[in-house]
Amino acid sequence: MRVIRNATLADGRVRDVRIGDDGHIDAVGTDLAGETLRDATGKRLLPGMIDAHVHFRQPGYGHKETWASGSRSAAAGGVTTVVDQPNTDPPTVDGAAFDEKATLARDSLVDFGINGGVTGDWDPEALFDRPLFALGEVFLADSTGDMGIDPELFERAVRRATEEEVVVTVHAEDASYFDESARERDDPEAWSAYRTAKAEAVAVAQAVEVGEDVGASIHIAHASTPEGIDQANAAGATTEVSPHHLFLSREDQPDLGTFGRMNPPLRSEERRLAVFDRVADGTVDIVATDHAPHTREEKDAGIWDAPSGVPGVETALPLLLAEAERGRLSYERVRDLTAANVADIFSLPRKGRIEAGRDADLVLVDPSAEREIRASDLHTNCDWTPFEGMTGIFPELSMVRGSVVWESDDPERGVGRFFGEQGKNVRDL
Ligand SMILES: NC(=O)N[C@@H](CC(=O)O)C(=O)O
Ligand SMILES: [Zn+2]
Ligand SMILES: [Zn+2]
Repeated sequence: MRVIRNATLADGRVRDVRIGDDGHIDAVGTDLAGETLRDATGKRLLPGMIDAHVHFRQPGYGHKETWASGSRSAAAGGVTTVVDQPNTDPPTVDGAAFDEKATLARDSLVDFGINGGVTGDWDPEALFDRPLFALGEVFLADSTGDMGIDPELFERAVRRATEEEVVVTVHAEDASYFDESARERDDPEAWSAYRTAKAEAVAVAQAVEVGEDVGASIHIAHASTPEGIDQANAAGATTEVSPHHLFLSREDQPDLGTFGRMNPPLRSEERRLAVFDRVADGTVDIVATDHAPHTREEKDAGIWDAPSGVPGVETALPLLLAEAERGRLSYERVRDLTAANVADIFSLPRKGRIEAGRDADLVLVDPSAEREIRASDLHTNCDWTPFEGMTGIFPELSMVRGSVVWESDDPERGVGRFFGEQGKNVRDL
């Protein structure tokens, strides 16, 4: 059995981690017998990030991203499990669409979950007959793919999912609270002025009220305001924040233009700081990337015409680790936000922690190897990033169920190699 020696875990303990031939963590201890895979002295070892919110764009939009390219980007960013959203073409709202996506997901280098979706033509019988990860994002307003549904269908879907004991993840914006007067503007902040913070707060309140009535597990996707987070938290719903709402604000819009357009939109610097505080103090449950690639050509349009969404799967953990190195987040908080809490919320008992018996989904980082984020170094098909020029701590090595899937030979440039078996559907493990 192979041993990663002398690694510093998220809680500061220095331990050997022995990996069983079956891909599980065999033991965490000191002076463990076994063949040394890595001497990890001075390095941090974390559970692989479980990214509960990605758009890998297949079927239907393979020109933006594919399961192969998106999952390589994930592996190089320390993400060892991804969860794909239903706004593909066809949308993942029936059995055939799920099966089509499950076939395409065989290209994934990392483990994955496939969410079911809801539209007027959804087929819950067939959908809940598949190994769904969760139901969602259920769109309370249109976003990419125009899958917005009305409150009556939302309640029916929440009831159905709850019968199946499936978590419902919600895209919480209420279009009746968008500021239509912003349509006269065409400056970069027009999109943030249009999709108001109030629209999020109202939609969160609606979603968690249905959740409480039904006794559902409601998870608020990409929460972007302190108001929305606090409302969800007060109602016992779980919350997710995306890196762009943690590290970017309306103040970056003049530089980003449409490359900073996403739903929900960037918020004020004041709200960004308030959201960051809630991530740091544990009010927010998880960080997920909402990796939503669009091509440069598609984004080269006016603020009202460009598609919404930004990539993030490869840069999320590096950005968070740089904050931990600066002491603004604890390493334990990063572990909980990106792995342990995700495993708890979505019932993944084999993943999310470095403990004997769990999958050996591991990420090894050298805390001193912080470097600049450059789109040219990233492995997604999306050839731009809104985080260009910021800095992050990228993984030296990522492992999925004991198989090394990524090794960075050159930490400076992120040049490395991908290996390993294909990822598996976590609901089939
Ligand atoms: N977030 C976005 O702005 N876009 C996402 C869809 C979504 O998460 O709403 C996409 O798939 O492009
Ligand atoms: Zn969304
Ligand atoms: Zn999304």
